[in-house]
Amino acid sequence: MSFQSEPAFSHGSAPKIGVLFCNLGTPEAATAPALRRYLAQFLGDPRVVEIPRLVWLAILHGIILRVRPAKSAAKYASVWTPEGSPLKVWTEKQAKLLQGQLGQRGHHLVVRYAMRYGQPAIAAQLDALRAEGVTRVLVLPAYPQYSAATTASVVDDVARWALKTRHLPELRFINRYHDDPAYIAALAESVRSHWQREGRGDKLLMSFHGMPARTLALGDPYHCECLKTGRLLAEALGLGKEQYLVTFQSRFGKAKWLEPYTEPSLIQLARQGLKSVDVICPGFSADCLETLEEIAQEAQQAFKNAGGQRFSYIPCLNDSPAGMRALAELAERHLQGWPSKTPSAAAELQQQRQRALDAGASR
Ligand SMILES: C=CC1=C(C)c2cc3[nH]c(cc4nc(cc5[nH]c(cc1n2)c(C)c5CCC(=O)O)C(CCC(=O)O)=C4C)c(C)c3C=C
Ligand SMILES: [Fe+2]
Ligand SMILES: [Fe+2]
Repeated sequence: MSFQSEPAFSHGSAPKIGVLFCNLGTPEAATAPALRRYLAQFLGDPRVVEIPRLVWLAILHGIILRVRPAKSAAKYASVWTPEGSPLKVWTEKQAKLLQGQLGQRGHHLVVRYAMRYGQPAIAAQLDALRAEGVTRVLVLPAYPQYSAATTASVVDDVARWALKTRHLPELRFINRYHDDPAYIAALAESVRSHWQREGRGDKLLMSFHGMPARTLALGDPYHCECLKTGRLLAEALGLGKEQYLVTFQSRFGKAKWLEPYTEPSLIQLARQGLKSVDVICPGFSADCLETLEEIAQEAQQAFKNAGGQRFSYIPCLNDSPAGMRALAELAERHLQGWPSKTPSAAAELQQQRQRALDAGASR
């Protein structure tokens, strides 16, 4: 046995920090085989479908994975870009911009992105960070609202990697930022600038991804956090109760999901005489199948078929400066106590603080 070679990361120098930005994941191609692989992993996660394991695996492999991949592939094809799936394109871009934003704030760290399902996998990115000498990792899920199906599943995956790893980095997890002032301000700014460009509808519909209704009874905070985001966004925009509505989309399976459902609500509103609606999906940090196809295409069509005249979809925060600022501020807050500022930036900060103190003292 030799003790000569350097271990995977050094022990002597200052701890190197990594930020792992984790999103849901998306198929590699808009084809039935790619969808089958993706859906098998996603829907096989016990955090996502919480029914007895053997029963569910029989239904999943016996029925769903025979029918759904082709249907979903056709939907993905309608939003696919030359660079690939929108979710992947945005997530990759967001990680690059986050690296830039944190760098500008003087932080010396590495930002990588990972997907809970598909590629690049969380374990592979954690290995890559370790290989780069990272000894402290901040896990930042792309989900503002906590749910067991999304946020906790990211934690599960990191924990699975940790079980197989000898020399662990220090780990921190961000659980939620549904009421973070910078996130709410970014959403409000996005709505206001959309209104300025496209005109303003008679109602603002805020559509969040759904969950089975029983997860609320089981104690999942997701529903409450969506409602709070909705209320705070409405307050920031000065909207009264009649001027906005929070709904839940993407129902999957026959069970009751969180209500009110997005598309039936739009149909009902159109039948009641609503002509013009703006729709935003505040729970998605990036546009993806669920926003571009299900909302901007399908729900729009349903609203218009029911008598609605104008349906204006407000894009997700994506790479917007305000959205990226919110993520950078969030990361920065959770990095406290992990010195990541370069010496010059730290000195500059110290000088700024001193100047502020001096200014205060001379007043
Ligand atoms: C933002 C939060 C999300 C929650 C909560 C969530 C729960 C959840 N989803 C399914 C089933 C499907 N979701 C699918 C796509 C999808 N879901 C989210 C986010 C949440 N899901 C995103 C961002 C996406 C889009 C991915 C992309 O590639 O663009 C799909 C796949 C598409 C399809 O075949 O319809 C399924 C299936 C369940 C069962 C669930 C339960 C809690
Ligand atoms: Fe989903
Ligand atoms: Fe959907």
